[in-house]
Amino acid sequence: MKKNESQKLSTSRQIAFWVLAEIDRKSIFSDVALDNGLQHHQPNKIDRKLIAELVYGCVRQRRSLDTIVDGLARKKSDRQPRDLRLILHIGLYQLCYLDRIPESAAVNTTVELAKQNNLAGLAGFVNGILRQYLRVRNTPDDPLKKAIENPIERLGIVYSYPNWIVENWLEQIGLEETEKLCKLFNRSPALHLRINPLKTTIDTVESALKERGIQCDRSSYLPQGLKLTSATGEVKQLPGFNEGWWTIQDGSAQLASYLLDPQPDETIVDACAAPGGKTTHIAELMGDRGKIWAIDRVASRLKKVRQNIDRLQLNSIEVCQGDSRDFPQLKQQCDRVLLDAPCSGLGTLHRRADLRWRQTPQMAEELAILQGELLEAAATWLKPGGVLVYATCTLHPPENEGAIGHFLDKHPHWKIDPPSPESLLSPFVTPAGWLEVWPTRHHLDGFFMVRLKHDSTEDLT
Ligand SMILES: C[S@@+](CC[C@H](N)C(=O)[O-])C[C@H]1O[C@@H](n2cnc3c(N)ncnc32)[C@H](O)[C@@H]1O
Repeated sequence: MKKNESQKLSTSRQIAFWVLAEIDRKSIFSDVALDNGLQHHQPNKIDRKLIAELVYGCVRQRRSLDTIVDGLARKKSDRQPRDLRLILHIGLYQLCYLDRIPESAAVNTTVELAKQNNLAGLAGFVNGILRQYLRVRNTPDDPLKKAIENPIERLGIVYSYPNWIVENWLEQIGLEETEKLCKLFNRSPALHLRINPLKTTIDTVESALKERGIQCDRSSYLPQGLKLTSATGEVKQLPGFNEGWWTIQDGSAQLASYLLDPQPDETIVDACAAPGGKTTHIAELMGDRGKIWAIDRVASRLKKVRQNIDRLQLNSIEVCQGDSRDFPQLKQQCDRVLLDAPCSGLGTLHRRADLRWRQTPQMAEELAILQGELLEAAATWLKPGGVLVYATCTLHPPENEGAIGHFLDKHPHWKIDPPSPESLLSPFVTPAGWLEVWPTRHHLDGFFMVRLKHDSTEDLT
């Protein structure tokens, strides 16, 4: 490797190390730490890509990387000095998951990294572990290839997930599909656009993107959905951003507003609205006629709703900060309510590298309680015959069919109202009448959604 190449590679690795150390010490979100690191160090475009890959990769593959260290070193990974553990992760990640980096470059720059960060005395140890890994890689002595009988443990170690998440999927979709899902959530997701028909047409956006050399495909499910299939650069620089031609929104999130089926001149509440992806979609589907109340508990997140409303130039949305469990003034005021509930996000693990480590079964249990309380409150807001859509971006039954089942048991006049077989939603409808989106089947984020209707004018909850 030439000297300047070695300097460049070690600089990007040094920034990646700083970011990983920030995440480790301060427990901040990996995307926030990465943004801070990039802002502070201002690396060039190529280095940025490598830094992001190393940061997100090391965070995501933490369990697998620790397993390698545990298998090769005398001391377990969690008993190594913290910085050393991160440096080993950076080196092993390149050897394990990045084809385009020569092995010698990965080893040498990692050894350098140890020296640059007060671990010169352990540089020989770093060199030894990485070279030992190269010797055992893909042999029966490879710590990631050792036979593990328990499928939960095996998938958790090989694909780097906590056991409880793997176990939850195994129970729902079996071994083969769970393995596919584990692989899929370790890859970067595609970017989807939702076209705003009040401002433009899907043909216009498609042509403008292609003129810029950006490839895209029409969604197989959504009339206003485009999937970008080539590199985009900065999203705000894409044609039509300032003009409000489109919104970044995954296809499965777009489905929720179709399930709600809002009509012009209705009164709608979006009970958990920020950052406003679905609120603005609802306004577009209503031709921006009627009234939509966009409620959210978090003021800073509501700023994003306002920015989206301004950019898309919508007039029918009223933003409101508050806890949706506490709006008695909305009693029987609404034609439709969307409750896109806070959830464990297990359907979007490919979007957030650290999410799999942040969620715990206890947190998911607490979320299920909050979801139940939000459902109870939202149901009181509907006029007789009104429609309630409950949605989450998780693949975790206690927060989905569990929450709904509990609500329906308590309120026998509420029923599931499945979409008609002709609807664009029909590929996602389950025999029980709710909708499930599985990334392995539909190539969209994982989602759960259900439409509920009240079958009587008495006892509205
Ligand atoms: C899944 S996100 C909503 C995403 C949004 N619907 C969209 O499509 O852009 C859940 C939201 O619920 C909000 N939230 C959590 N608890 C709440 C509560 N008790 N009342 C109102 N909003 C709440 C969170 O701040 C978060 O913005």
